[in-house]
Amino acid sequence: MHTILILYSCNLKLKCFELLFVKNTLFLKEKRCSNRNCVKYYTLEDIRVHNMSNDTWLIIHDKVYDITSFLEEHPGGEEVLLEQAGADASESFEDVGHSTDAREMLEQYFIGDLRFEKKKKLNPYISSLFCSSWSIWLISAVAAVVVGVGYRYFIFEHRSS
Ligand code: HEM
Repeated sequence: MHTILILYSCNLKLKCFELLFVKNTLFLKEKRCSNRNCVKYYTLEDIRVHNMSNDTWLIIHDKVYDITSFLEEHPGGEEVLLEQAGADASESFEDVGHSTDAREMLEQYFIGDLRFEKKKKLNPYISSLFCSSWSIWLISAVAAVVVGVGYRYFIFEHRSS
């Protein structure tokens, strides 16, 4: 019984850390800066509109590239690139089996990282409920009482029948 409660409490704490981690690392970031270099984050919406031959962006492995100036130089032709313009081209890029040289070329067109968006908004009440330590203990205590009473009731019923 005690073990179940500990596991339950740990699970709640993990959920809490998970929520905080996701909130702080993946979502809502505009820029990531180190040594004066800032990396911009773009949403799928931002990227989608850059789908023309005079303005071509691609996503490859969660990184965003502005390949407008590369279209005419691409050994595989510009058509294949334009088909992927404004979208995630990771799969097609890998399907071709590009060389190491091709992968290194990517760097010069890098403009930022893909910004992960919240699939649905977390209810702030629920997230604050699960993320405050006193509520974790309160929920655990109530659960312990309910399970304890239920267990005693079950044993009592079992003995009397
Ligand atoms: C900005 C991203 C890209 C770069 C820097 C790039 C670079 C290159 C390079 C350097 C080559 C010559 C072969 C090699 O070294 O691997 C090549 C070939 C090719 N690429 Fe790309 N590529 C990019 C994106 C794509 C995408 C998204 C597609 C697919 C839709 C694609 C399709 C091809 C094809 C079909 C060839 C010809 C392969 C062959 O003739 O064997 N490339 N690319």
